[in-house]
Amino acid sequence: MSERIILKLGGSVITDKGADCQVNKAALADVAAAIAGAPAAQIVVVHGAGSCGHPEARKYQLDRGATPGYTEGIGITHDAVSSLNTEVVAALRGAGIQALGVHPLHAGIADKGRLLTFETKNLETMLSLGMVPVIHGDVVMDLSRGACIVSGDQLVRYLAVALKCTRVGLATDVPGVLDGGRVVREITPQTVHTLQIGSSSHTDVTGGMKGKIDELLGLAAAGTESGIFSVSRLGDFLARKDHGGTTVREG
Ligand SMILES: Nc1ncnc2c1ncn2[C@@H]1O[C@H](COP(=O)(O)OP(=O)(O)OP(=O)(O)O)[C@@H](O)[C@H]1O
Ligand SMILES: C=C(C)CCOP(=O)(O)O
Repeated sequence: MSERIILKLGGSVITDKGADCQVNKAALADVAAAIAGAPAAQIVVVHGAGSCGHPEARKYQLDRGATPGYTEGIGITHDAVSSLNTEVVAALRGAGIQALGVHPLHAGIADKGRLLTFETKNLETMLSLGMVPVIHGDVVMDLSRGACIVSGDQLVRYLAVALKCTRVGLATDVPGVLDGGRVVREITPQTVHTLQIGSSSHTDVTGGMKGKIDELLGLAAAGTESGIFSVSRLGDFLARKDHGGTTVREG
């Protein structure tokens, strides 16, 4: 089987996180061109919500769940991030990639904010056909809380294991995890506590960089290392070159 890669596109890259659901089409076109020009591989794309979902999730407090009578935000938030998913899929198709949007609201079920199950047989079949599934952080129904927000980063952790991905990369708006302005080249469970890792500088209900590192350390404990790098280095990551960013590993 060819290499199987999971690539997360940060919401801060593909939207203007300071605005109301503003898609960064120029960034999406660059990402699509980089994927189209990459060496042959099976690729799963996961993307964040950025300004198309986080403001809605915050407004309706979906990080606290949902109760009867207070469910309006579920559809509104899902629709916002789904509209972004449509744009991502369109950009990839515009570069000749057979991309297909897959919505976690329909494929997954969570409990206390964590995914319990997520259907992957459909994803396996898409990959075997040479297609690129495009999945996103989403609202997911939650057995304890009614609903919750499952971040793209949580999906990366779950899917990288379930789909036995050989490489995992997160393209962001920063060159990697920074400490005193410099990129930290490696993070392990032993070193993470020495770093100042914050949330996002914009509205983000899923923990920003801190949430990302927590998920990736969980993935490393399951045996898969991952990279966080600037989207400008996406071509290097896909070509297996040094991406100049941070590697999260078990140590
Ligand atoms: N130590 C740090 N190093 C780098 N970035 C940091 C650090 N601490 C906090 N951040 C913030 O984390 C942001 C990246 O996290 P964010 O959740 O916004 O990324 P994203 O994955 O693009 O978004 P989304 O969750 O919408 O997909 C950076 O833009 C920066 O503001
Ligand atoms: C806010 C929603 C709908 C999903 C959040 O996913 P993330 O942007 O990857 O954290």
